[in-house]
Amino acid sequence: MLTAAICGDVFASPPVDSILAGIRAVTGPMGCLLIVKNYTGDRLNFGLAAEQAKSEGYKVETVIVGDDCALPPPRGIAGRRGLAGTVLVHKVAGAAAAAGLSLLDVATEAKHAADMIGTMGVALSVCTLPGQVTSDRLGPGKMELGLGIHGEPGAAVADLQPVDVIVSHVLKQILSPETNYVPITRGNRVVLMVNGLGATPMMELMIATGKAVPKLQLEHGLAVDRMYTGSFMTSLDMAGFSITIMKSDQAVLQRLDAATKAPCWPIGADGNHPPAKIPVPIPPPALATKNGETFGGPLQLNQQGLILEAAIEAAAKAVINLKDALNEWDSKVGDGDCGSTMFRGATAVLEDIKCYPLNDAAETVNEIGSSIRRVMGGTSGIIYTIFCKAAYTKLKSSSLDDITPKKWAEALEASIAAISKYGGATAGYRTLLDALIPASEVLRKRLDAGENPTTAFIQSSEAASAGAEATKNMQALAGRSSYVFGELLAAVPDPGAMGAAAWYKAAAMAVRDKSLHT
Ligand SMILES: Nc1ncnc2c1ncn2[C@@H]1O[C@H](COP(=O)(O)OP(=O)(O)OP(=O)(O)O)[C@@H](O)[C@H]1O
Repeated sequence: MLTAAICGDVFASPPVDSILAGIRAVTGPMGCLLIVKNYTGDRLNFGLAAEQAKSEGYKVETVIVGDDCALPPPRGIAGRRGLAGTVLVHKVAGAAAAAGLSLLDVATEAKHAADMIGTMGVALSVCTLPGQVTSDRLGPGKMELGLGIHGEPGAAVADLQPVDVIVSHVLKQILSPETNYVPITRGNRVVLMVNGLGATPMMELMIATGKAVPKLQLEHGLAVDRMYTGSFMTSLDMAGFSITIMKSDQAVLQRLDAATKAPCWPIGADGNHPPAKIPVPIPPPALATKNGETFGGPLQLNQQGLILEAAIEAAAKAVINLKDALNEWDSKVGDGDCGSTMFRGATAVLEDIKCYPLNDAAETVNEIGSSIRRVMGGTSGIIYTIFCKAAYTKLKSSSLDDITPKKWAEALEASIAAISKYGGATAGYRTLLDALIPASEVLRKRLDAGENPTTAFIQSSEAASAGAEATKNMQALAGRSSYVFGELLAAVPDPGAMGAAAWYKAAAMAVRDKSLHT
């Protein structure tokens, strides 16, 4: 890649003497190629240094890079700014030089590479100049689109958007046929670089890359030959990223794949790569399939199916409504994500319910387990998956089409037993079992006493709520809370127990209301 980099003061172009010192230090008989990002100060200082060096007998060529695609075609003489795409020009030129090409040929390759590159950045924060107070130019919940790397304001300020939307916008802007900044059209091959601006973790950059690749393939019809993710050209501690697209061909790929010792060039960027293809979009798959057939749910719900549907919907909505409270409690006694985890499960259940075979309670419970297992994750995800599997097995053992209230009570007992068996917790451990166990005990007792099943369900839901509240006074013996000191747990309920009590109660109320009206 580069033999030397000439640094100026922060965000200022280096003075002529520094550049000259650099040229004198590294230039051999083959000469020296200066790769300069297009900023007026840099052009002038590097230009003068190049003239001075030539007059001293050095062979010097210069390539200016202006890859910015955020701004409309410039009105004046300043031209487009140089951004992270310059790193790809460094790589191409460095490999060409290492391959022994003449200075003129290296310069020609570098210039050609620069013409094939477009970049646009998005900033979520303003960077901090050393020794200065960070500007509050960017208000909360805002992002800057099309920034430069020297802290200058972006082309536009917008409300924060999901990464999907941002990546789509940036790609469209770079590949816009109106500005025609890069000569890339459908069917072309490209290289993608997602560049961190200084404060964005690798994981988040990878998310942006993960969004960009399929969009390039499916929406823009491009084959993505290489992708580079990392912090290649930063802007101090700025949060955000830029995306660079470069038109690629075999010659460019050969330069990009050539080995380099530059420490930040990604390991694994060289080596054998199978040729990239442009995938063809396929229609989205049917929601759920069973034995190869699409499962659309029954056309006509019977009485039990209607009640089951109402109970599931109410339970899922109760969990969704409790998301923030669950996260709040979990942030005090755990890692703060219990509400989000439960929310994911409940949202999937609500989405999938139209495909559940609601007239078959056992199969429906099994399908709920599948929805949960697919999306929820976390401790509560696996616990509810076990819950549904055990309940399904118990319900399935019934020979009757209609499941009796007693069978439901047995299914709940089986679920509790399975959770205890695999998770090791039981009553008093400060877990969701402290809601479910009292509920199950009351349900069994009331049914055995001949109580109306709906009333028994409601009474058991009150026991679930009381049990969940009582976790406020319990020491944690299971889960993440067991790492938290006793006094921090006091007065905060176990989020899992509160979540369980909430869906259980909502289901009971829905069963009561639906039974009254059908
Ligand atoms: N062994 C267990 N048995 C039954 N329930 C448990 C057990 N351990 C934890 N829980 C329940 O799980 C809830 C936390 O669920 P959550 O999905 O937030 O998991 P977590 O502990 O944050 O771990 P992670 O997010 O890493 O999976 C607790 O509030 C508790 O009710």
